Amino acid sequence: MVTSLNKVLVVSDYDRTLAHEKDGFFLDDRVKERVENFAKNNFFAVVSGREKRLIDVFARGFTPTAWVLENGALIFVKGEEKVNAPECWFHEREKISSTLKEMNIPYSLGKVIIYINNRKLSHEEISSLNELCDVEYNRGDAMLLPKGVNKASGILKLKEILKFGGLTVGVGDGENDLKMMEVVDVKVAVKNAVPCIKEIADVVLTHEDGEGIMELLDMIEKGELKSSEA
Ligand SMILES: O=C(O)COP(=O)(O)O
Repeated sequence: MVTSLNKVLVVSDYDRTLAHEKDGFFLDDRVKERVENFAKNNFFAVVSGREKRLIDVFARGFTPTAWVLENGALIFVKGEEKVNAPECWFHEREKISSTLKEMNIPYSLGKVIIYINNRKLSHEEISSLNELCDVEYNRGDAMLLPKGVNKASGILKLKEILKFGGLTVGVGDGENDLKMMEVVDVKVAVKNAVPCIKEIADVVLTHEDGEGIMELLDMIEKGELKSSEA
């Protein structure tokens, strides 16, 4: 049982978890306020595949404890940015970009990540890319990152930065949240999560997206969140 005496770190996915597709992924003001209120006594980090420049538009003025963006590759705490990738990656990324051009695969670059949106990769394409980097899926999109860099490594790095050793609750909806679930104590799925997340979840929320997040924060504050680890 999580009691109100213990500080909790909630690590939450963004798209289809905090923010709803029907709102064009703009963060609802009620969800924003609820999370900021929770983060006064606990910790709340948004862990997303998205780039900071887009988050700054969709979640304007939102101030959770921290951001783990580009699927674990970039961490922001109190306005300070930390890159969670080896220096050699940036040289390797140039080689991968040339390979993608040769393969006629359209891509875009974040600060660290490579995105391939709305294009299904063939087995052959995935295996040649897998020799160079990790390929991770989120619904129809692929993200290319240095080997071992994902939401899990981003969360572990964040915990180091925050010096946080307490209970970590992970909440998400998509395939790229599976890694995140490997490093949290309590796994939570929003109602609209894909089956592979619901199957491993300790708790499946009765609400979708931001409504689900508000339901989860109420459960934590009321001491109602239970799991084998909690
Ligand atoms: O990369 C995206 O578009 C969405 O990322 P998220 O689901 O991890 O928030």
